[in-house]
Amino acid sequence: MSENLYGEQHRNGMNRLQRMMTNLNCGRQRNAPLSIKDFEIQQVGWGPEILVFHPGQVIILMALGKGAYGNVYCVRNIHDGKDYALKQMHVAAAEGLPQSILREISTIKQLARKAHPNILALKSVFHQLDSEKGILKINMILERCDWDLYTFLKSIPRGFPEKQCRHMVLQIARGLDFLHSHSIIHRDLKPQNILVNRDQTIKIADFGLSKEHSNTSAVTTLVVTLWYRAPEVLLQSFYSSAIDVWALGCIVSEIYNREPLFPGQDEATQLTAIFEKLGLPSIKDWPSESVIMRSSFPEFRAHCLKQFNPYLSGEALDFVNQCLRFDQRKRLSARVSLTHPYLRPTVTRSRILQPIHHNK
Ligand SMILES: Nc1ncnc2c1ncn2[C@@H]1O[C@H](COP(=O)(O)OP(=O)(O)OP(=O)(O)O)[C@@H](O)[C@H]1O
Ligand SMILES: [Mg+2]
Repeated sequence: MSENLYGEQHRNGMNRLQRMMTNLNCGRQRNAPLSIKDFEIQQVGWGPEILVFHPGQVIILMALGKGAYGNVYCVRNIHDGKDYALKQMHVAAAEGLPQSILREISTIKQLARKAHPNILALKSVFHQLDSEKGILKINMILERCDWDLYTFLKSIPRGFPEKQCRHMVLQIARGLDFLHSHSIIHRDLKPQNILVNRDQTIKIADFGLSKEHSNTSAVTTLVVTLWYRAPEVLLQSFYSSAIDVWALGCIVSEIYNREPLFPGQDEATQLTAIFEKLGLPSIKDWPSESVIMRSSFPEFRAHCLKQFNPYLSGEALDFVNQCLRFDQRKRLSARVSLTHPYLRPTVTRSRILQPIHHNK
């Protein structure tokens, strides 16, 4: 038994974490608080099987997905019989509660009060303490979706109808507009963080990197998965909610041809991957505060994106181009994107998505 696990420092750490969780939970529930005992683990779903030992029993959990701090499981509420997703994050007391977890819980709780059809709803959040192992398990009960967009795109046939593509994009744009109008930047929009249901509803998920923004934007710390990262972030310049619109442009292209538009290998090559296709931005557009010099890149010529993605329709192409303007002030805002001809015609829900067969 190490001093770290059972010493005073450890006890203090655990107490601090518990206090934080209690603060996060306060004022939330009108009914009795939920606990892990209110849920049973479902064996439906996909993903790796994980054996978990509870006192006196062994339960097989089916993971819906793997997160940075834990896993996401499919669970059933034993009272209402409904399925939910349980996102369980493990935190070592010695490390304290990571900023990303605090952000995720507080953002999603703030959003849950306002409820938007394209934002993943939080049903409950509670914690369990494993004092023996010095671990705090944070449990978020979320509405359960059928797939994430990454998995979905991998498994649908190529000729996915244009109308359904638009319907998906419209919902992502509506979700983004809702976030931005509440001063929240998602900061990690990518197919893995967009969830899809059989009834074609889309939910934006994973608020681990989300941030409240003010009008004065800050110089970036590292945000957004590489392939979807806006140039101002890569250039370590000032950023705004426009970084989510850049990611949206990349995602729309990917919906059409199932391939990432800018698959950089690392940070150094990500900007090159962008400039090779969109051309090197003008001197006038280059941010003056950027730590990377424009002269460090060759004079790349701009190409029409249709060259790299022949599946884009005319309106989709224009939409993507407007989301991928280098100068963030010239980029579409989420609000204005809703009036773009690509999304403007009322797209009605046409049919239930075809069942999808996953490769196990
Ligand atoms: N409500 C849900 N319904 C169905 N699947 C889900 C749900 N929430 C999450 N998942 C699945 O679990 C994965 C990880 O969840 P999430 O993105 O919230 O975790 P994360 O810790 O932020 O992961 P990362 O930081 O690595 O993106 C998602 O990409 C998705 O495949
Ligand atoms: Mg994620």
